[in-house]
Amino acid sequence: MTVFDSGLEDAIQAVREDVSALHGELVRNGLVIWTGGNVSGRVPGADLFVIKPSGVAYDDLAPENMILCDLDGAVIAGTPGSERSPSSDTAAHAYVYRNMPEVGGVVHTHSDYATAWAARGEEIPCVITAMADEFGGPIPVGPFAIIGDDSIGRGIVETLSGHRSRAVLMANHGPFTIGRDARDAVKAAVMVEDVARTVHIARQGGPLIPLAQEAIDSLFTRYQNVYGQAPQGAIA
Ligand SMILES: O=C(CO)[C@@H](O)[C@H](O)COP(=O)(O)O
Repeated sequence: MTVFDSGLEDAIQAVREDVSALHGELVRNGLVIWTGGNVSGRVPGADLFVIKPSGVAYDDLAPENMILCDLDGAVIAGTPGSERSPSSDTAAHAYVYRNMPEVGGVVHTHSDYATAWAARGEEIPCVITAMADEFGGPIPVGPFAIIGDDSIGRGIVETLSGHRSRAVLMANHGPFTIGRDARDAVKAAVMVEDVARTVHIARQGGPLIPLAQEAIDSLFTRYQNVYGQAPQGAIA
């Protein structure tokens, strides 16, 4: 059995509990079906992250079967859950953690409307205040990338580096989101589906009215720095 010092063991356990519970939010918010989708969270202060096992029913996910990995995506042998294969997107999440140190959480879903935009390879234009608040502009499209190695991670990092958006629509695949921690990335996954649905519906009724860049900037700055109880500013 691999044992870390007690401070690190506590930090790993906290992330296991968090990541396990947050998978339930994907189900509650209708963002996934069957075993699709995944959430991971970085262990603060260590080159480690926690991710779900591949292809396991959401009802069976628990803190002790979350899988601890290093930032190359290798499973840490002798830790709880390490006997199972990690998520198919482990290398992608690892690539993001290695290359975006400000990111503490990564989420992937196949939520309906966001995936429909991804299937068209079409960015979601910024036409509602909620989108300016949360994403600071359009939701960009990333390249088509094969599943299983770090290709998806490279596409996420290339697309989101220097971009305000915490969501990318990977072409012909679906949304990937990043956040300060796993919960923040889950929030972005919920929000990207919400705006994807609203903007899709709006377009059925007629032409979209773009928001002026000045308005987008002002809305984004206010939401990131003033809204809520403890605003922390934009992550990028
Ligand atoms: O689309 C993909 C792979 O990118 C995933 O969402 C799978 O649908 C779920 O994979 P696991 O995380 O269970 O391996």
